[in-house]
Amino acid sequence: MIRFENVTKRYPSQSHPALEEIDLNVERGEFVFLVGASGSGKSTLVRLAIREEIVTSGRLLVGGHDLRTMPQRKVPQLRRQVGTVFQDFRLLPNKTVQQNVAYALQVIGRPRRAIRALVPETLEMVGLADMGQRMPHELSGGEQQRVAIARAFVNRPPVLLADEPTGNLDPATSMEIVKLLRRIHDSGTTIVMATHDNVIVDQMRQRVVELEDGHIVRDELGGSYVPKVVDTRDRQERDAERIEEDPDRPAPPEDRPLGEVHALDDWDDDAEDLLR
Ligand SMILES: Nc1ncnc2c1ncn2[C@@H]1O[C@H](COP(=O)(O)OP(=O)(O)OP(=O)(O)O)[C@@H](O)[C@H]1O
Repeated sequence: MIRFENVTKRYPSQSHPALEEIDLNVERGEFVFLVGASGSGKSTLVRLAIREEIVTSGRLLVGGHDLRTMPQRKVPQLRRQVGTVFQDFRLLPNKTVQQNVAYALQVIGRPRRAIRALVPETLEMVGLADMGQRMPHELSGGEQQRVAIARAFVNRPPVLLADEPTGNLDPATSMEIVKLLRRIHDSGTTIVMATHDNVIVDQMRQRVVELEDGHIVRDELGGSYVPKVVDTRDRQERDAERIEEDPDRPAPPEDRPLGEVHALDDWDDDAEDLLR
């Protein structure tokens, strides 16, 4: 569905590439979280996939179409297939909820009859059936994001890309938004979501692709926000290394379970004090 083959993206003003030699294949029907520190390249990856930016080298295929060679006149067709949701909602402020959602269909020339059916159906799906006549400024952040999701999904695109869709929302509202995305995913839509929200990633247990300085450093099915460190060495070996690193550091009183995050590094001196 989305395939990056050895893709590098270099912005003209930057000495380092924003993405370098990326190989990534997102299959139809997957739900993928993109995680990584600020500046690691998540938004760039999303922007490349909707041809807001063009790859510098390598090949990027979306729905079988090569975005590097795609003529500009074909880009609107691509964007019909790929719905997008952003952190800042991007609603049209002078249009009602209903008009915002309908507009997405009008610009692609859908007939009025289809618009009249799809808009209320989609607003109902996102839980805003009663709010069609409101203006965006009369809605909470979570409601605005629901409108943005309705607008992105009203055309039933096979792919939805969400770039930090919960970045401006409180934790409870964020979880509601992700539940909504999961319902959309359950209907067969492929979803790629860039996020900094560790709680959401840890709860959802989907594929996690982690970027660091423009490289993929982790691609894990059923992953969590931070990688699990599976330490296969025995206790003696681990202690020997720790003592070598810092001979004055006291040994931990008990063994630590394998698979714990930062299993070797999270020993802290305050905890030691408490145990005395
Ligand atoms: N339009 C641009 N022109 C020049 N450099 C850019 C542009 N957009 C992003 N960059 C640079 O590319 C790198 C990757 O940025 P990107 O926005 O993709 O990261 P990100 O992981 O999405 O960050 P955040 O989590 O803060 O949104 C950064 O070094 C950034 O400064």
